[in-house]
Amino acid sequence: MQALLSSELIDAGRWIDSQGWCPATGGNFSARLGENLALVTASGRHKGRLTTEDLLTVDLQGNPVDSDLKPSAETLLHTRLYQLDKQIGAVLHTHSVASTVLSRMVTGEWLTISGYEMQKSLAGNTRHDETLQLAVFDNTQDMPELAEQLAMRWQQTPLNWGFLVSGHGLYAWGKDIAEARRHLEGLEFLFACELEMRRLGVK
Ligand SMILES: CSC[C@@H](O)[C@@H](O)C(=O)COP(=O)(O)O
Ligand SMILES: [Zn+2]
Repeated sequence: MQALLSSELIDAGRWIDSQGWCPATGGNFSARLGENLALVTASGRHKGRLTTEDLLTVDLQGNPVDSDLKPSAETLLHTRLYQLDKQIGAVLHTHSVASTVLSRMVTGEWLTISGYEMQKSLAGNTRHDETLQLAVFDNTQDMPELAEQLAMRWQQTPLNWGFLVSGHGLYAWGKDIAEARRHLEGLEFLFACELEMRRLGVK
């Protein structure tokens, strides 16, 4: 189980890097390992060139389990997501140009998306003409604080598919790594469209 998830995360990293969504050491990935544990990328590694030596197990408080590796600086966001929704099986965090720029253009706490066929790539959507809302959080280096903000927003309304951190990037998730990849790809496409629309002055 763990070996399969490791290889799927490594493969996801290669694909994400090939899209240009994890430059330098940006991004971090994880997969749930049962109820109270997750597999997460070690901090500071290039996410397009991961090996099994770059992954470690953490508990859902973000503490390493049987490992001397330093978990991702953003581990608490991953583990909080696993605590908030038992259905979440994988989380992929990326630093694309589109998510970084678009998140800085949002005024308020939500990005609104409507009118795109690609909305159907996001679980539960069967139409292009529904209005989707994606949460946007202010960036901070204080991960416990950001994890708390996430939990507070979740209490108002459970989030779906992902959220943006302003000027930072995207967190996308799914019931497994395959679904997290689909949500990530769909959201990145939607962001690129939104950015292009705004560049053309359509909105
Ligand atoms: C290139 S700096 C990016 C980091 O500050 C962070 O946002 C990030 O995504 C990667 O952190 P990491 O600790 O390697 O998981
Ligand atoms: Zn990041």
